[in-house]
Amino acid sequence: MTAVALAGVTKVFNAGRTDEVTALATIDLTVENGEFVSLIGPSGCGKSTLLRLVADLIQPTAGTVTVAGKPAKQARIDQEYGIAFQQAGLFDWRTVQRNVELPLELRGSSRSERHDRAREMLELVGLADFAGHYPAQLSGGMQQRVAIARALAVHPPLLLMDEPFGALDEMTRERLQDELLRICASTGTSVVFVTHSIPEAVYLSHRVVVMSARPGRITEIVPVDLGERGEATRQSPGFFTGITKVRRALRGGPVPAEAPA
Ligand SMILES: Nc1ncnc2c1ncn2[C@@H]1O[C@H](COP(=O)(O)OP(=O)(O)OP(=O)(O)O)[C@@H](O)[C@H]1O
Repeated sequence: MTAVALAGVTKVFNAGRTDEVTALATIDLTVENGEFVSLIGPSGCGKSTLLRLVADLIQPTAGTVTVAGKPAKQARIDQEYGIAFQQAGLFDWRTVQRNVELPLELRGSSRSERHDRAREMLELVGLADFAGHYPAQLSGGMQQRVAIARALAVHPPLLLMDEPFGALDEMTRERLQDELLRICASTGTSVVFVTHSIPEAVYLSHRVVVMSARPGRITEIVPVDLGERGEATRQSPGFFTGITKVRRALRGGPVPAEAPA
């Protein structure tokens, strides 16, 4: 079974109005179970729109979105995925522990199950000692780790991440990249990851999906075969080759139309 399948997906915003935008045009993309796929492309090419379609936060104008073998809506109801966005999106008035418990509350899990699962997730992201803290007492990187713990709390087979590390300094970012890969490897989670960073996409992914602006299309899919990642990977020739391939693919796409003001 595939984790995500988009077939002939088109998304038009404000259809029929003067401000009509075709954000995505005939997207076909499959993400296999356990696969890490990044989306990269110029600003406005529809990366977030694609992710929101998979999450069933918006619906396609045409085409189908299947998640874990089900229509996107059913997958949302069944909590088949977790979401982590650039803004950690934590609730300030809830402790770290209770933030991570939230999706379990929505699922109706018992108090003890919620507690134990949240603890397990906080251990996983190295924040067990901060369970009783409030988000404002944590650094940006720690908040992002809480958001990842929350996204993983229901043990979803799929994570949807929209520039989750975009606001972090380079060192923290690299550390969290490694942590994310470790978590995915240990849990078998598939990931669809939006980023603006070519090195980040190459480092994390099995495949990098390169998109063109407007209407957003997939221009190339670059496979990355770097084996197990580690500090040496970032210095390796294969890593730089991957970066060059993605950069070329980004340059090679059609010239983006002028964005309306
Ligand atoms: N709710 C909406 N209503 C109207 N237009 C929208 C809406 N959401 C997105 N768009 C438009 O769809 C296009 C794609 O937007 P999207 O946010 O998916 O791009 P992106 O690739 O994620 O951009 P960025 O890299 O800047 O985050 C843009 O032209 C955007 O203005």
